[in-house]
Amino acid sequence: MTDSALEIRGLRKTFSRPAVDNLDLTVKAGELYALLGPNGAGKTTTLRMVAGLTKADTGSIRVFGTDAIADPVAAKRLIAWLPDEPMLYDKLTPMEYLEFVAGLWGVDAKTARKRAQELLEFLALWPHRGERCEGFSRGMKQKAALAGALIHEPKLLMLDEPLTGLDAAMARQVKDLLQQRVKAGATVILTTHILDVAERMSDRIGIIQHGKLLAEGTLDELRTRSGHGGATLEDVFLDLVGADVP
Ligand SMILES: Nc1ncnc2c1ncn2[C@@H]1O[C@H](COP(=O)(O)OP(=O)(O)OP(=O)(O)O)[C@@H](O)[C@H]1O
Repeated sequence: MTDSALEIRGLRKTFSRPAVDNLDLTVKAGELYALLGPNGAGKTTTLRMVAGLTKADTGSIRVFGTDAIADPVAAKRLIAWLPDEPMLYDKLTPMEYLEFVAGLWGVDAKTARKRAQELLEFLALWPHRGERCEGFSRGMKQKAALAGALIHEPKLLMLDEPLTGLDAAMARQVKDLLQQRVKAGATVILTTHILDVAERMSDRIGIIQHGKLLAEGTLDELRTRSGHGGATLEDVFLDLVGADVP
């Protein structure tokens, strides 16, 4: 048994220069972890390696104890990955899309329909269940893609900037859904540049810069570390990453 949802050790990925540089990161099971960092810090590359979409140069990745590099298929069954610009099959309705994705994961049709209805209701897409996604707004497409990522009930949800571009009502629906999943026992890792979101939603925060973990902990721990007693996360973040802020 392991109480870690994700354990990354010595992870490296170099493109023309190092994007992820000997990164160690542990996310506990059942927590909502916000991964922060300036543009180009290596957040997306890290999560793409966990999701098996980018090959690591060296290092190890364990998802609930499963070696994600040696056995990516087993790890992927435990993971949902929602990129910042998710792909949808536009010609399908959200209901058809969710049933299709559920089928890929081997979820039986009855369970798939039930889960699809719950997700679409939660995200206020149920009235649009019979409309093709091609006519959806960007935010509606993002929510449909999120529902698709959750249909196989993954234990670890990784979301790249899931709230960017959403209006207040849609952002609230997505935040509520993520918090509901955490309450139900899932683990959530999200990247965001919206520091208020990280401050309000996350159990712990990791700040990466130049592919390395710069600081990690609860907001209070980060405040202590940066020497700012009553500071906001923005103060702490700006202090830690210094001039590298976009
Ligand atoms: N496929 C790729 N080919 C070449 N370089 C890449 C590739 N993917 C990422 N990089 C580079 O790796 C570094 C880390 O990028 P990454 O997208 O992981 O950062 P990020 O922290 O997610 O940034 P942002 O907040 O802007 O999304 C950047 O310098 C980026 O240009």
